[in-house]
Amino acid sequence: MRKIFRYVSPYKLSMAVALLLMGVELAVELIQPIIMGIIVDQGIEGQDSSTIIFWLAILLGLTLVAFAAGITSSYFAARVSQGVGHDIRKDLFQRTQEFSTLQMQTFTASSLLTRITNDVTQVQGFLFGFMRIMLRAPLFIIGGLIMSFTVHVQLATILVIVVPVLLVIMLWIMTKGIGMFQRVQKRLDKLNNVIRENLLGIKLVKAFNRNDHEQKRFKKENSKLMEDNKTALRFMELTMPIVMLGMNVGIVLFLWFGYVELRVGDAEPGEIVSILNYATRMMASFGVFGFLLMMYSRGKASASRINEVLETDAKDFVTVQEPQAKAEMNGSIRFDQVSFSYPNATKETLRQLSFHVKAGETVGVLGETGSGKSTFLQLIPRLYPTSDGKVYIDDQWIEEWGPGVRDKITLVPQEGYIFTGTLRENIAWGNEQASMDEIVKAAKDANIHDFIMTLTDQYETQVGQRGVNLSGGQKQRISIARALIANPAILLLDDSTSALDANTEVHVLKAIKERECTTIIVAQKISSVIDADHIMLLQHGQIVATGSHQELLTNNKLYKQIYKSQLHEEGLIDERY
Ligand SMILES: Nc1ncnc2c1ncn2[C@@H]1O[C@H](COP(=O)(O)OP(=O)(O)OP(=O)(O)O)[C@@H](O)[C@H]1O
Repeated sequence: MRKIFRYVSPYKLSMAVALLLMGVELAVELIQPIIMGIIVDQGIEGQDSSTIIFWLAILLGLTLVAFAAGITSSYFAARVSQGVGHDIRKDLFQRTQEFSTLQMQTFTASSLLTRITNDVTQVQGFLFGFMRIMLRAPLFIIGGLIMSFTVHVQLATILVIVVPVLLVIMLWIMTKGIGMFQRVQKRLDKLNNVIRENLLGIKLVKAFNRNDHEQKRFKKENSKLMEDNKTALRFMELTMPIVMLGMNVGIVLFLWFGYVELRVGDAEPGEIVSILNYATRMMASFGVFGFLLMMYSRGKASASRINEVLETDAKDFVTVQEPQAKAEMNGSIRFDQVSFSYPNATKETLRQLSFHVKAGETVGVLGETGSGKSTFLQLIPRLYPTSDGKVYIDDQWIEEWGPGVRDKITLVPQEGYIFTGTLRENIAWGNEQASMDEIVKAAKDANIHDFIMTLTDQYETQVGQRGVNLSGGQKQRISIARALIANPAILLLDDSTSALDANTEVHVLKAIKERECTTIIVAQKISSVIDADHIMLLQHGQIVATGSHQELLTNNKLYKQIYKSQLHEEGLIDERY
């Protein structure tokens, strides 16, 4: 929690004002019982109505002061907590952007989402509570004890016996509570994950009629969250009865001794009223302890989850020391004995890949599913670091390029990703400086321009989140246009034409070829790579053959087999070949 307090620094002044005004409220609260005692002893006992009116007026005036101080303090406390929340969210988001692909995989998207939203809200709530009541309650207990001593030493001693016992019990509850609320936050992560997966795959769920299964999955996590929450809350609720018991025993003792002192003339009725007033107000302060502890425990649990993200060194390219990025990139690629394993994987996904692609060449990559094609592609913009061997772009080791290397390498994933916004914005996302002419050219090359022109709002058509109002092939073509507009030196297509019909695919690949950038096409269909300068066959993470279509057809049995099966069974390949 201490680390989170460094975020308060820019709001020090507001916090000081909030705390100062809270101090005013506290002071008024501490003075009120004394005035009540005076009213009893001098006004009521002495039957002096002018004294009563005088002190009642003072009491009312002080109450108004406390009221104004309370409202202003709340205003400043809200300013601090909202400002801090805003700054933490900003830093968390920035850190997630700097995380490497592997780090993202470790934290998981849903956990990061919970941390940026729910955990920050908990910390905000804690900060606000800290400035408004969290400090006030213990300060009132201490202040109330001191004030009671100024009123009557013997009677106040009874409160001194009860208060420390209660404080120790509260601390014990707090320590246990923190662990419980940490579990609750983790459960919330899991539930978010289930919801996220369900909502993203809702079409699949419906198509497979798996609603019941999904309901069960949700119900299970939801119940676990409820149970953990209940356990934590039940535990916290222990505080209230304990406080009531302790304080009521204290008050009974106090009243008895008060009566004894009153009888022997060692105490005035007003003194008893004052201390009784302190005791009941202290009880109220202890009463909010349960709530405060819950807030603190939750805040602490959330703060540690936030710190975990903020303190993880981002391992993406941004961490590279003194990047020697070159301004231009020609686009040649060289792999030198490159191997790669995913963390915790039992075997290598890619094994000792070595090859050279000249700038401007088109290379096709074929291989059975799971052979490592996508992984291989992701090593080129260094989405993953190699486990062994080196990747060179323009004969410069990729680690020395720095993050700038990605400016000139674009990757089109198989599932075209669409952001909320217009079609124009979606394409221009690849290059914000792009002119409308360039956007149209990219759309034409991706063979999506004609479709866009049929829409009422054309390029200004709004597309829903993840492109819900576009077909798979349309999304793929928008993604290709987005990649083309960045004028990449290296274009990586990860099965990104799989949803296109044969004619459209031919048109798109021809337009890409005319751009003369280095292009790597990962595909399942031979027809997607048939015109490539070279084709690489991957098997179990190794290159088992390379050559042009004709060379492989003549020399490689496996390639010939794939070709024949696709030619005959699916008629995917043009008779020319
Ligand atoms: N993020 C990941 N974490 C751990 N293992 C992974 C990850 N992505 C892929 N793998 C594993 O690496 C291997 C290669 O996967 P990859 O996606 O590269 O294959 P692919 O040839 O592209 O398959 P496909 O044609 O089905 O897309 C697979 O065994 C897969 O289980």
